[in-house]
Amino acid sequence: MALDHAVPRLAATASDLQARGLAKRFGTAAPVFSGLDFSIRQGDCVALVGANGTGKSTLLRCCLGLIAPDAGQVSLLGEDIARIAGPARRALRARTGLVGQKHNLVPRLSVLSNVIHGLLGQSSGPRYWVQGLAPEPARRAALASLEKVGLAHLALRRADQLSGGQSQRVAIARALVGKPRFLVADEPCASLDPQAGEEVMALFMSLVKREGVTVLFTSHNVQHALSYGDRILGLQGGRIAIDAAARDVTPQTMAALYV
Ligand SMILES: Nc1ncnc2c1ncn2[C@@H]1O[C@H](COP(=O)(O)OP(=O)(O)OP(=O)(O)O)[C@@H](O)[C@H]1O
Repeated sequence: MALDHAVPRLAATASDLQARGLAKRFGTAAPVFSGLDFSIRQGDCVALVGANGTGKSTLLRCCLGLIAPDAGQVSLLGEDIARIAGPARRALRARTGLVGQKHNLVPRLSVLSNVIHGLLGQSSGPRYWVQGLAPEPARRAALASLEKVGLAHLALRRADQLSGGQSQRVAIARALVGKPRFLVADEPCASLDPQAGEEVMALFMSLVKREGVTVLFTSHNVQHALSYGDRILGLQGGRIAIDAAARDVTPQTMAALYV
């Protein structure tokens, strides 16, 4: 596509994520977004906000290389994600993590096995599918990760016997067990009641801050975005309407994204 050639090559940078000229459409529908430029510095916690359907999840997936943009480039942890493959791609995956709207645990397996799955990006093979086969260091790491989210006592419980809040904590433990440097969270509290959502968000943010993980998260909760994000990226009409420090963004500016 002509647009692709118009995008300048990405410069070497201290940013963990750089997006230049990103565009995406599905089929013949209008583009979800186009010409998106932004970068995220190491250790930043960025809230991606915007109305339903503005393309937040699509953008997150482009940033992680899960879907290809139609135009533009993404550099993630210094790698051009369109150009790396094989072991280099697996190594990059191992340094990144994803917490989704749905926790996507394997229901019939134990909590501990599900957390061990977070190490699959680093070490593949059936030994990492169930806790009984997993190497001892993997079991120890998974248990330590469960301790951080306060659920070590549920390590042997089946995942389908957890509450929604507990499941999301397990998903966070799974995302953190491999000690990622860059984490994407797509509405991590979407399915939780306000109280559980607040607890999970506070826990998640305290863990990522403590471990120095760079985070890009989406939320429909304006208060969460403003209080947990260092920076706000706001999408509207396929463009970036806000790219500013959270302290400089007023609730009124945020509200204008949803009109
Ligand atoms: N795989 C797909 N095929 C076709 N259209 C898609 C696909 N994924 C997303 N879309 C469309 O792209 C647009 C953006 O969707 P996306 O899920 O990225 O928005 P969002 O901002 O994350 O929405 P929400 O806040 O409701 O979760 C929507 O119009 C959606 O229907």
